[in-house]
Amino acid sequence: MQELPGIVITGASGRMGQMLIKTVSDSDKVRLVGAVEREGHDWVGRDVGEAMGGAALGVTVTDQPLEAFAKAQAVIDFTAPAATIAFAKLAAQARAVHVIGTTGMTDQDIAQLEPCGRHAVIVRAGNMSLGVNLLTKLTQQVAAALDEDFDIEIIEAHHRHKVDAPSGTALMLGEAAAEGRGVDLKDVTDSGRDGITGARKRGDIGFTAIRGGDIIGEHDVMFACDGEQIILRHKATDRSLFAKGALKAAIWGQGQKPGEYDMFDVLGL
Ligand SMILES: NC(=O)C1=CN([C@@H]2O[C@H](COP(=O)(O)OP(=O)(O)OC[C@H]3O[C@@H](n4cnc5c(N)ncnc54)[C@H](OP(=O)(O)O)[C@@H]3O)[C@@H](O)[C@H]2O)C=CC1
Ligand SMILES: O=C(O)C1=N[C@H](C(=O)O)C[C@H](O)C1
Repeated sequence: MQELPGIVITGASGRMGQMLIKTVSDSDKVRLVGAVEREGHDWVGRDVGEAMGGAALGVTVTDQPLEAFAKAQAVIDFTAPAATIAFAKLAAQARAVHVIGTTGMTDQDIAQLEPCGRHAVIVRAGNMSLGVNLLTKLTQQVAAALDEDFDIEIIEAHHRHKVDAPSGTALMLGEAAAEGRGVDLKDVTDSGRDGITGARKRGDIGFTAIRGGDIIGEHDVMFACDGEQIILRHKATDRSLFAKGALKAAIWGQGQKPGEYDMFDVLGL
């Protein structure tokens, strides 16, 4: 009988790291084979289940990612841009599927993934949920159907710990809206309004970020014209939906050709 794909989780102690450890260890389609934390982290050397305050899972947290990746078929990585770039090189070396949920990556960061994608499968998305990926497709369609009489505004809300803005999801939605309109998002982005900003420029795509409490992730795409507004909305109420999407991507990636993919590929959207 063939062994189930082995999965390593990076950033194991993080909000998403812990959710991923739980989702992977509860699954009957994959095996948890590794948990990575940075050097000096107090979880290193401990059983990851016990470090999370539960039963032992038989996996010791390590600060040696390459050793862990070499034993795995996939790495699920929701950490920080610098860590993700380093992990991408190691996952490519180990020929493991690299599922990247990390947001806040610059164009230069993303360019560094390209050589890694020549050796291994990378699946990267600012949001791994089915709902948001569907919303992204709908955003593109609505933007394509409406003209610039409709101002597009993207409003996102997240918990107080989030470090990047606009969120990865907001940027995905903005890219989709720009694509629907046939423009480059970089030419029409309007974010961080403050002070005497001047009137809104026709055709711009605006971004607003709210940060507070324990909000998991909420995104509105508003199309506003004189006399009416259309609002497309997604609300995440449980982080497990991101973890389930990431797990689906890790399984989907097995047997795919090396390259860079996204959740549209995984979900067939
Ligand atoms: N695509 C999607 O569907 C989703 C994406 N995200 C994204 O995932 C990322 C993580 O979010 P969240 O879990 O809330 O953040 P947390 O801050 O809770 O977790 C991040 C984890 O990564 C670890 N980490 C950071 N740098 C390194 C490193 N160099 N080596 C090893 N570990 C490292 C942190 O360790 P330490 O504490 O020591 O710094 C921490 O354990 C964010 O970019 C977020 O936007 C979140 C949800 C869904
Ligand atoms: O940091 C988070 O929490 C989230 N980040 C992702 C993003 O930047 O869009 C996805 C989700 O909204 C939660």
